[in-house]
Amino acid sequence: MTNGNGVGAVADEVDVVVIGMGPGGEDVASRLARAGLSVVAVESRLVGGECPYFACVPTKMMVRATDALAEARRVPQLAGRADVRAEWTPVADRIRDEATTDWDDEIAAQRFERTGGRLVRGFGQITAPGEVTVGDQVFHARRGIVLNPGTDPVVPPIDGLAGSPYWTNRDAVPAREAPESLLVLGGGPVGLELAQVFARFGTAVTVIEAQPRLLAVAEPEASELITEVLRAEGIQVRTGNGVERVKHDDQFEVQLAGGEQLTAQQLLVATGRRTDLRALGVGAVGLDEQARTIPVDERMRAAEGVWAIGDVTGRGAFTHTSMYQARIAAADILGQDGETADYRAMPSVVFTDPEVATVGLSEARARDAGINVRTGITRIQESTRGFIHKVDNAGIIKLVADAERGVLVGATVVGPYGGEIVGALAVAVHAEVPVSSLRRMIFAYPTFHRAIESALADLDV
Ligand SMILES: Cc1cc2nc3c(=O)[nH]c(=O)nc-3n(C[C@H](O)[C@H](O)[C@H](O)COP(=O)(O)OP(=O)(O)OC[C@H]3O[C@@H](n4cnc5c(N)ncnc54)[C@H](O)[C@@H]3O)c2cc1C
Ligand SMILES: NC(=O)c1ccc[n+]([C@@H]2O[C@H](COP(=O)([O-])OP(=O)(O)OC[C@H]3O[C@@H](n4cnc5c(N)ncnc54)[C@H](O)[C@@H]3O)[C@@H](O)[C@H]2O)c1
Repeated sequence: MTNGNGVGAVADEVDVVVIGMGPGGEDVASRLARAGLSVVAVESRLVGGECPYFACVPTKMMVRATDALAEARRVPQLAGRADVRAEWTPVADRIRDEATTDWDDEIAAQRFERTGGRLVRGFGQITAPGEVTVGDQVFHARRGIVLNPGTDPVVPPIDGLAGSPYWTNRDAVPAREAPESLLVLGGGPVGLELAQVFARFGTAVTVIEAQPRLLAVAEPEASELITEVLRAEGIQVRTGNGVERVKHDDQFEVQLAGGEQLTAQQLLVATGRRTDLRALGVGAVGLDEQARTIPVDERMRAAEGVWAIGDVTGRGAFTHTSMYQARIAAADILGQDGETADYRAMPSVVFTDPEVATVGLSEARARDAGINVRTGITRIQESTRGFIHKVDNAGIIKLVADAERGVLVGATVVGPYGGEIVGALAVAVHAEVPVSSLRRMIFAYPTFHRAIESALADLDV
């Protein structure tokens, strides 16, 4: 038998091949295997994907450590004295031992294999409709192929950057020491979370963002607030600035477009993510290899016999998106009359301190969608709980409503526990709870989420 690459090999007949074992890939492969299908899951790096080894879990362990430091440093303003000396080693040890078991995926691999699925290590490529090739092995998928390839860090084509020993998240997470100084290229979620983490461990940090503001897709009020907080902590911020040139001898030298020169021991590239669709072979099933994402319908179907889930679908590069889509794709493959995707109440949390949490549409995106928009905003520090909290109580709650339908279509919470507070608003957006009904709710006193009541009062709906 010859596969689409012209390589002679005997093909294995299976029901489903899953390419990429990120959070969604592992979930869909396990669901299908448990349902009795013969499933081959192909993984070229680590079973579990980016999230447990280089992203969500270890970076939130870093954040947990920095939150402890930050709270201890607030003691003098609230409760006496605390002598705090930050040490990176416990954080690095915890990430190595507890989060990643030294970047070993054996536990995850066994967890999957216990479902009855077969794990194949290597890089999977679609070589013909219904056919996946991994090295010299060929698989024919009777029911379909699921793509969950995730993303790799984008390294911009800046003169001098390629070949220099820059970091991406995959280098920052395993770091055994916090650098003395760090230039962070990109003021998105990756850049800001790691900028604040290292700054709180004593690293001199500068964030360079090409767009006019940090977290460029967030509400402008949220960008402004987080920029103020980071600056107050001593983090340098340069916005609206491209990088012309990078040089590395014993340290990094970065030349900004405006002429400013910055130096640091280390440089972190956090300028977005991409997937190499050509290497994945999507052209073999009629998909655009040059595209940034794989468009899918509401059941995650990308082409005849092909489903795609996770970051590659471009519907929110979050673990919760990947796992949500996995459930829907699995039901569709199993022929169950399952749910269809509904992203109206997609939440996200940037785990800076204060957290920047959002659900649904921003004001700008709601206007672009032609919605008759009303907004309401309140400041957390003006709430009773903000007053009690006193130190580092900066925050906002901003609501975006559809005036015609009288419901919220989006919300942003910046503040302590912002990611938890936004949960209440996610329910409101998801269930389309009328604003009039939200106004009749009882909000516990004196919680942070009680400030939602003030934001509702500011809303002209
Ligand atoms: C620093 C950082 C922090 C983050 N923090 C959060 C957070 O707090 N919360 C959150 O929700 N999200 C967070 N994210 C995003 C989150 O990591 C991703 O959305 C999540 O991992 C889901 O990705 P995925 O399922 O698309 O695939 P991934 O997790 O990227 O996994 C894809 C897998 O496919 C494999 N693969 C790719 N191509 C092939 C191939 N051809 N053959 C075989 N295997 C292949 C890869 O090796 C990889 O293991 C963070 C991201 C970063 C970078
Ligand atoms: N807590 C979370 O949920 C979390 C945390 C981290 C990452 N993520 C996910 O991972 C994805 C990737 O995050 P990210 O921060 O790498 O990407 P991003 O695309 O969100 O942000 C990258 C930023 O870099 C800027 N940039 C691009 N090129 C630049 C250049 N040459 N110089 C200066 N700035 C430049 C962009 O303008 C942008 O603001 C996000 O979309 C997010 O969904 C989620």
